[in-house]
Amino acid sequence: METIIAVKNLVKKFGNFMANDHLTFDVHKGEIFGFLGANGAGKTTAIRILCGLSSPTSGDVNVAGFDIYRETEKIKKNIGYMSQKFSLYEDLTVSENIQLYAGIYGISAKKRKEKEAELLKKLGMGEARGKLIAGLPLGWKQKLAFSVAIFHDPKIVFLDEPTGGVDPVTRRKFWDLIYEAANNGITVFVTTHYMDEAEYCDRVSIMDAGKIEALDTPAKLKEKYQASNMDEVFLQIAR
Ligand SMILES: Nc1ncnc2c1ncn2[C@@H]1O[C@H](COP(=O)(O)OP(=O)(O)OP(=O)(O)O)[C@@H](O)[C@H]1O
Repeated sequence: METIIAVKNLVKKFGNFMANDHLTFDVHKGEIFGFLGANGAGKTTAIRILCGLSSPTSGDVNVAGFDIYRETEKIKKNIGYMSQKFSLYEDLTVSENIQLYAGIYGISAKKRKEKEAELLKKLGMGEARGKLIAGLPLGWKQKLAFSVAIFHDPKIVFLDEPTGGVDPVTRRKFWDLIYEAANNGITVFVTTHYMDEAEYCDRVSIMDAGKIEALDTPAKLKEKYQASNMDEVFLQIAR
């Protein structure tokens, strides 16, 4: 199995506070890796480091073959990132958002137009191409934000609570897009507070107070913790 993210003894301190306390884990190429933990466990801190947006205090981190200390620009070109908080520009239209991202990643106008048409058709959002993001339903925004994050065919996509605030049916539909991306060879690294989503991951890590306390497939975790679902596993680990 090929490793696409290798993390060894990753530490991130804010003053004396250790937000990431010696994290060690690998993510395999093509897998859907769930990164779980209660509020404040340290997930966003780690994800920002893996994306090259923040520097570790210490530890070795390699993402998509690039070193986190020396090659953050290369990392950024090879990944996609979607966070719940900022991903689309609310006061731009659907099409303008796509143009903006395509421009940032250096995609030609011709290729962008082709991909945009294909994408909007797939999402059933052709009619909405000239509408402002601000007026769209949250589920649509999330699907579009995800699609834009992988518009440049990155090796890895990082999703930080991508489905916050929507119902289970909308979440399930969002996950169809995640599976499609994974089938196309994109590695998916996803944080979530929803345990139905944890069940959809190939492997899941569970953090508590800056440390990874468990990491395995959902089936193995349920067996180990004698739990009937991931909710029960999570409650035994995260305080
Ligand atoms: N820039 C910062 N300065 C100081 N403390 C910070 C900073 N960023 C995060 N922290 C602290 O580090 C801890 C981990 O935060 P982080 O956002 O990584 O948690 P999280 O697991 O992503 O939580 P959530 O599920 O709520 O998003 C928290 O206690 C937070 O207050």
